[in-house]
Amino acid sequence: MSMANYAFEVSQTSAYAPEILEGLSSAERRDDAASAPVRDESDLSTGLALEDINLSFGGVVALAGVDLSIKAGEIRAIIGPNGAGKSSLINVISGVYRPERGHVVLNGVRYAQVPTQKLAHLGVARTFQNLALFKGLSVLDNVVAGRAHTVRSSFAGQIVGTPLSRRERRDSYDRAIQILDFLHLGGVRDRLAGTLPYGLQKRVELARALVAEPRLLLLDEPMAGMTATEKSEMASFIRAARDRFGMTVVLIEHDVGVVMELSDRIAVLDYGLKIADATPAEIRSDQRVIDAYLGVVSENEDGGGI
Ligand SMILES: Nc1ncnc2c1ncn2[C@@H]1O[C@H](COP(=O)(O)OP(=O)(O)OP(=O)(O)O)[C@@H](O)[C@H]1O
Repeated sequence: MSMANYAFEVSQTSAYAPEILEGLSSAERRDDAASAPVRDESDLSTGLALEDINLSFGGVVALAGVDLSIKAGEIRAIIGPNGAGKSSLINVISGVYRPERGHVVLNGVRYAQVPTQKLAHLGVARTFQNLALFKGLSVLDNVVAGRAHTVRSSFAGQIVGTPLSRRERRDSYDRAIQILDFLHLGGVRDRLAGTLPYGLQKRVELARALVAEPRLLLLDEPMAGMTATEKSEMASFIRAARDRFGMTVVLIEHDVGVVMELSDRIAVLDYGLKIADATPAEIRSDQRVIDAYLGVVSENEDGGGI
């Protein structure tokens, strides 16, 4: 992975700052103009909304009329069987895919396609299913890379070492060290990322997303491949991060036990349809969900059970 397509751009931009729209193409501006920022109370409490999202690949329907409303500061899990549309949903939220129909409402702005190159400036950070660290760089440098978007000094200024570039560099390292300490990674910050055990590398990815100070954190299977202990630690860190920093969290996770413990609400997808959207306790006793997913998972020794 190169720095150029590095996706953990970050932002401290205000949700309603006019500069959000800076640099958008005229088509994007038109789309945004058709959906001017919403300012009523209910919308301010909504961290993210999906409206009637439809997406297909050839004849395969990935998402069929999915609506979702996620409050600011909420931890929302998306679960469902393989192929249910979970990754497609995250990719729509992060602008990788443009839905055929429907909109994503982020920071009170309605998008036909979220401008993925502007994600950081929209306050969105994400992690990926597969590890995407710079394995030959130190843990600290990996995390500092998550602040690339905050740099205002010019390339030349960074080479010469202007006061602004030096201050930005110091701020980035200070912030990265704080986040590493927060995630109990301070002791490994000088290690090469690729030499860490898998579970710790996943935590470094979380650190790199958090250092961006996102308002919306998208986590695509943050505990995949972890031991039960590592999963439980990771869940605690995700919750602690939400409690400390107050961001909205959307995560895909197959381990239903962890999801039940961690989430405020859970949305369940099945063949691209949202078949439930409720609290963990309600999901646990929803017959449709049990039939489509939980019954299968509880019989699957890898699935975590319920
Ligand atoms: N790029 C693509 N090209 C073609 N089909 C795709 C593509 N991405 C997803 N699909 C199809 O869309 C449907 C939803 O896939 P998606 O990856 O979103 O499901 P998922 O719930 O994330 O599955 P998993 O749990 O296995 O990761 C599946 O039928 C899948 O085969």
